[in-house]
Amino acid sequence: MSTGLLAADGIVMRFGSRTALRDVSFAAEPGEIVAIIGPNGAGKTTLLSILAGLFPPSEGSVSHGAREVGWVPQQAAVYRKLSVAENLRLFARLERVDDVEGTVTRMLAQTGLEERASDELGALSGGNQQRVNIAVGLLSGPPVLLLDEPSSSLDPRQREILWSFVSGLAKEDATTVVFTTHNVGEAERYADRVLVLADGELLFGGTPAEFVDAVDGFHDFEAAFVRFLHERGH
Ligand SMILES: Nc1ncnc2c1ncn2[C@@H]1O[C@H](COP(=O)(O)OP(=O)(O)OP(=O)(O)O)[C@@H](O)[C@H]1O
Repeated sequence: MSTGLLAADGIVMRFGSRTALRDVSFAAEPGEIVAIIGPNGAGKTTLLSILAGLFPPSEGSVSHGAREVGWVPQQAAVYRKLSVAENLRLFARLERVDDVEGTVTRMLAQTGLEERASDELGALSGGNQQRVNIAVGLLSGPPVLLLDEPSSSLDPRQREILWSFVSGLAKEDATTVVFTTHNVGEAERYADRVLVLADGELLFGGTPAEFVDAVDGFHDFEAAFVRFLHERGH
């Protein structure tokens, strides 16, 4: 199996006459958590979708095949009327994992949802539902996990729980995690590296501290982010 080392090289994406990504390259180490931030329409979801192998880029390449990444879309495909375990079992079969029951048991333990296994998914809190969505993304044991705005519908406490779970995956299993967010504070707090995209262009890639250093006179990450984009005409 390949490692969590993830690389994108010279990604260009065109939709008709519109260019959604312009020559985007970056690499992430195993176990690194990477946040993609940027204004609406920047190309965040498009980049994540290409990393997930949902469609090929117009130009450029990514290091992983679709079967080596776990994908957690904004609108998860789970079934609210099925139980937690039934959802996991269904997706494990669809993913054709070798040992369905063993995998379901392992995912319930990993997500801390053993006691909720028989509960209808729709009865769970937003945070726990999001854990199930992530568990589905992790069923095949991928070295890379991609999350599209994973916390957008969660309250602050549920967010904390989600991020402690995701951080654990990165630290303990060396899973490389890439997520998009509009919550730049979350990027600062939980990401080892941030990628700033605007109008399809990668304007910055580095640690949150390096980002703040790159914007003169701003020590607050969110203020630096707004200033950084403003200076570049976004
Ligand atoms: N399937 C598509 N067909 C045509 N244009 C598309 C398609 N998908 C995305 N685009 C365009 O590509 C650009 C980038 O869109 P994308 O959804 O990746 O941005 P985003 O940064 O995720 O935005 P948001 O923060 O609003 O979710 C936008 O101009 C969008 O309209």
